[in-house]
Amino acid sequence: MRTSPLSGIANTVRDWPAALGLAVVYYIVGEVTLAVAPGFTYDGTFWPAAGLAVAVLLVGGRQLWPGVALGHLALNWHAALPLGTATLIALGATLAAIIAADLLRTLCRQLSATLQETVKLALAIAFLSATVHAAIGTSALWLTLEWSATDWYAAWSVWWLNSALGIWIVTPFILIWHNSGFRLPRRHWHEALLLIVAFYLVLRFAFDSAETATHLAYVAGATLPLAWWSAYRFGLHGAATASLIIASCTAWHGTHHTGVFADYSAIETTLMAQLYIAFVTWTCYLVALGVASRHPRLLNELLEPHLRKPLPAPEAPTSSPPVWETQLTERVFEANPQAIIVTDANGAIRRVNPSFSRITGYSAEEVLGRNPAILRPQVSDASLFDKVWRELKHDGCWQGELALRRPNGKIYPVWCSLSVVHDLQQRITHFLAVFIDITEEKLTQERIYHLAHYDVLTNLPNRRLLHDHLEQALRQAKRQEQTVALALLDLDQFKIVNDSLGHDVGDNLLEQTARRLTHQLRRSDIVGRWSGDEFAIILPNINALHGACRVADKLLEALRQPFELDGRELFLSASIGLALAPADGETALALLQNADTALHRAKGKGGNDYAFYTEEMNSTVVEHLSLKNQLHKALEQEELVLHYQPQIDIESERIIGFEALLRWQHPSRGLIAPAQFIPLAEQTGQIVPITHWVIKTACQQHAAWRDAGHGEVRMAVNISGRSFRDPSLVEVIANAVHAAKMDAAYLELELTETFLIDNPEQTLQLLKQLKSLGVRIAIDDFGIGYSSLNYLKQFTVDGLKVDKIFVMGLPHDGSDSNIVRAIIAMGKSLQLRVTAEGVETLEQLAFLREEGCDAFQGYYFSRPIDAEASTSLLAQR
Ligand SMILES: Nc1nc2c(ncn2[C@@H]2O[C@@H]3COP(=O)(O)O[C@H]4[C@@H](O)[C@H](n5cnc6c(=O)[nH]c(N)nc65)O[C@@H]4COP(=O)(O)O[C@H]3[C@H]2O)c(=O)[nH]1
Repeated sequence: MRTSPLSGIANTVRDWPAALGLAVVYYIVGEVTLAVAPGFTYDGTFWPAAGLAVAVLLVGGRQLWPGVALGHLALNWHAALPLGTATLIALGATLAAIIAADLLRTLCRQLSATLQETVKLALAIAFLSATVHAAIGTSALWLTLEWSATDWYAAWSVWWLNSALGIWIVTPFILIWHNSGFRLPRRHWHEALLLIVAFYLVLRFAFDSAETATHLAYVAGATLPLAWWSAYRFGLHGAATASLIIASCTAWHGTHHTGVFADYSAIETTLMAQLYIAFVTWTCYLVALGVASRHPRLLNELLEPHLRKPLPAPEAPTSSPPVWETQLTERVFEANPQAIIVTDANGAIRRVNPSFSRITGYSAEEVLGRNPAILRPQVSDASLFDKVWRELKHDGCWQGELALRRPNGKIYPVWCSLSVVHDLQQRITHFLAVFIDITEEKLTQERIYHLAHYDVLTNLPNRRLLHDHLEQALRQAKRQEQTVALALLDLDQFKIVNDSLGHDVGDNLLEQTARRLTHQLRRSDIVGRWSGDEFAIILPNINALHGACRVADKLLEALRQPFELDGRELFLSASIGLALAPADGETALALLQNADTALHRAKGKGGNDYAFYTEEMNSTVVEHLSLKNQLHKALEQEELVLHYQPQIDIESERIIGFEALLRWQHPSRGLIAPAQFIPLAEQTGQIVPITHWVIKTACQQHAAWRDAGHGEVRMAVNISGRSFRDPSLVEVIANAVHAAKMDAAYLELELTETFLIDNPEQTLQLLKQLKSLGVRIAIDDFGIGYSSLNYLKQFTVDGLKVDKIFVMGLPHDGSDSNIVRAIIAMGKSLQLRVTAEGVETLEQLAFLREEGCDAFQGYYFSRPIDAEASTSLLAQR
């Protein structure tokens, strides 16, 4: 791309009025300065026109240089310098101004300097420019005035400082005020006015007196604080203005030999005044920068637009693009649904399209000339923006998500593409930002995430999210060596509620449960819906067993409170299984399995309780599982056997009967006690055929005793709850009694009291049928259930068996003694035969005898024995 001669001429013609204006202003400023400090030699303190020239070339462009040359030529002409000298000095001043403006602009842009670097650079450039100015100017005078080398050097050093101070004081003054539209950034006019008055009084006082030594202290003591105050309160504006006021005043008095610097020679006065000005200016800017560094944007906005102004394009396109192409580009820009920002190389916004205003809420007028930083939220991730800026400079483009802020303060997400535009010399000319508002997309994403990770009914984390949370909690616990507890909570009677009151009520119950659980937990705890009526609770950083117990207690208590469902009150309970990490497992899977095992244990205890997982418990469960699998073959393979425990009449001490007790003769594990497999058989339903086998075998054994001459002993058989509901039970008993040709009166069925009262109507019916067969009924484990006298009367039972847990405490435990005493008395009053189980000592027997118990069984007399041993025992008696 090259500049066409015509456009070059057009530019020059267009800039001439501005250049002439500059020449006039330059001339006036120069004349005023010369009037104040006549002559260029030792009297000049600082040369404001140098600073004016640099500032104007920076703001208006280098092409205005003829204004500097003309202005200075006019000054020299008026000073009656020879034309050659005048021209040389004017050219020196112009060259110095061009060098300073170009260097400031170019170096700052290329180095992308920080503010501190920019200030240092500006300082160096001011001295360099002053060197050129002073060198050419003093050399021209030296030739004309025939100075000695010493004179020339003295003139050079004053001129050099004079010009540098001019740039140093006046250039920032103009840039700062010009950029803020010659308005104070803060509306503190009263304070500004006060400052000006204070300045006037202090400066008059300091400079108008002849007592130099004393007033030097006043000058320093009064002007400096005033200058720093204005820099502190008004930032760069204050620093620039205070520097100019003090510099002008010092210059005036210096050249008129009044005030603090009056008592010295001309050169001394000038140098002292210059050093004083340099000191004041430097400290003022230090104060202003210190304040402004807390507001970096203020600085960027004030200084950078000028210092980093792009160079005019060196080459323009040889030919303009066709009109249709320009129109098309314009149309694409205007109609684009994405927001587009075009900034210049300094980051000042040059163009935006209509979509920009629609998306950001800012009109084009509000943002033109400003930095896109105004779109950023007040509190934004500075490191992200730094990263974006670095990548953009390195790769030339960047793409990603950013958060922006509307004028009303609302923050919104955008998807943004940034790119850098270069010219042929690879210099940055523009930045381009294209973005769209992705608020809707983000909301949709969040909705999808919510659906995938939260339970629709309770709005709690679902199984998937819980799993993630658990893994995260375990990782964190491992790092910080903490304990995590996992609780699985299951509602005890939920199925009944659901089946009887309907699914809507069930859903309502689950929602209320979710709310109650959430209210009981800390924010760091996580509760989620694991499955139907099961909730999982993750307690990160729990105080091991103690903390977990407290939480479990709280949760159970919360669920024990009545639920308001469909206008009625409902009482509910829950069971909780707890597993702790790392003790009970270090992975999510292991912990979940173990909490589930613990939950089953809690349920097994009858619900409304919690249980912990332990290794011991785990192995018990595993063993149960394997036994469960083998149990169904036990009957077929004739591995079940009956042992018999004698029952003794307390008075006569004779054997009056036997209790048939089941054992499993396991091929590898040996003899297994009923407590280990009967609950499993109940769960699987295998208890029904097992009970049939027990009844048949017990009756056959009774026939064997009878045949051996001991037919008058009773045979007691345990009937489990499940078997009691077996519709074929009566028939099976009748057949067994019949097959053994046994008198049914010798058969006694032991039923536990809890299932008798579960369904009293049905129980009554069944008991009647059994009684009609002639068998006897005894209530087993009496005392631990809820039998009432009323039931006992109705059920027409024949006997009670006192549970061994009460017998164990006899005779010393007061409460056990009282219970046993009461059971015996009750049995007597209802004319029931009372048998005590688990008698192990003579003392227990003596107590029972004393209280009038009818019979007993227990290790004191005999452990359960096999069939053969029982027959021998009977024979011995
Ligand atoms: N510590 C102690 N224990 C004593 C003493 N005297 C007897 N025992 C034990 O107490 C249990 C008495 O049986 P149970 O209360 O009906 O309790 C029985 C019964 O509920 C159930 N069971 C046993 N056989 C059958 C059966 O054929 N069918 C059903 N449904 N349940 C059975 O298993 C339970 C346990 O039976 P076993 O292990 O045989 O345990 C028996 C017996 O061995 C003593 O002095 N001290």
